Amino acid sequence: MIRIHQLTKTFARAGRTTTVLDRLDLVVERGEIAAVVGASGAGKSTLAAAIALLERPTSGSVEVDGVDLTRADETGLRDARRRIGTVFQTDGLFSRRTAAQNVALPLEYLGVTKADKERRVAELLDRVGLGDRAAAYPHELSGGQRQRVGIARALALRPRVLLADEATSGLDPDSTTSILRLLSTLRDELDLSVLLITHEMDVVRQVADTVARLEHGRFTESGHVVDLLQDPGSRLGRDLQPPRAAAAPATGDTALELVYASATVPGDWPARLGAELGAPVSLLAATIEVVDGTTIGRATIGVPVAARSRAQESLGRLGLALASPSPGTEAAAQAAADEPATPATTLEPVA
Ligand SMILES: Nc1ncnc2c1ncn2[C@@H]1O[C@H](COP(=O)(O)OP(=O)(O)OP(=O)(O)O)[C@@H](O)[C@H]1O
Repeated sequence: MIRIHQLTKTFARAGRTTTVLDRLDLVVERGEIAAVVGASGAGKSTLAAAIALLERPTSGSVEVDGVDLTRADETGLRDARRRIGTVFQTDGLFSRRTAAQNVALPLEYLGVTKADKERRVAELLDRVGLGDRAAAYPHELSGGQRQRVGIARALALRPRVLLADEATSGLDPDSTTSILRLLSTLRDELDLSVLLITHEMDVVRQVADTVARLEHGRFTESGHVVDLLQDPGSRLGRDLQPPRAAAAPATGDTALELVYASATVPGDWPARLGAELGAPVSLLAATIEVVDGTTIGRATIGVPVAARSRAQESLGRLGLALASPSPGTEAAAQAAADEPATPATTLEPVA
């Protein structure tokens, strides 16, 4: 388990102190994949560096299985670092070393015997699916394969925590999916705590159990990914969804943005909603997918303006809820145009 407690990092520049990480608290349980998301400049790299003990925090602690790594002195730092395996965006492999030699590097620092080293390297490369590429040099491997070598190297010293900082940025979608599957398998097999630092919301939906949003050095929203996706009032839940442009509602219709607020939304809900309202319901946009075994969805529908006030109750019965429309979407513009006295963002979610 990794526990970050009141982690703070300030930088002094030109006589001014800037607080980049501001009293952050985060717990990643064993066997959990947690993600930290944030816009550029939010402090993600600084957080990764503080957790990987590459930067000393100004205050606060980073504990792995109850041991505060930030209290290690210079000599204890190498031992402390062993508890956290790190994978960064740039794979950081040595170009003149083969995959096997790269994975062996941390073991060489540790001075393990040649036989033990060879056995462990073979086992690690097998684990990441590269048992047959041990002799390949980095330039002979794809980006995804190089990241796999990086992951194998990160696991060499049997860390309890794996920190992946933008580890899939720059990879194509297939390689990203396969790296995420690998991380998920490693989490299961090795009971690791995995912390993903990323700006890719797809990555979070695909693999993370929990997510926290870092903004200006503070965590502003956090929770279980599925809970956030089902929460019609959650800004992070909305941002985790793929962006989609809705078709314009027909004349006389109003656009409503809906969230699957429960796991039991019937597949034929548009027809059922239409029957309940006694009015046609047109689907203007929808994304429906399964996240962690739960069907998650967001949709924009068009209903006659006269049916709008009746819709909320029917939606609730179907396990759906009205969401705050994303600013700038056609749905938002339409909703604002329909009801100028009631800003769309104040729509009450159905309990
Ligand atoms: N060594 C430093 N000295 C002064 N300021 C720094 C230092 N390192 C980072 N910062 C500042 O801290 C803030 C957060 O930077 P950081 O690189 O952690 O953000 P980020 O979320 O990783 O952004 P990106 O996604 O663009 O990499 C920025 O305003 C940056 O200028």
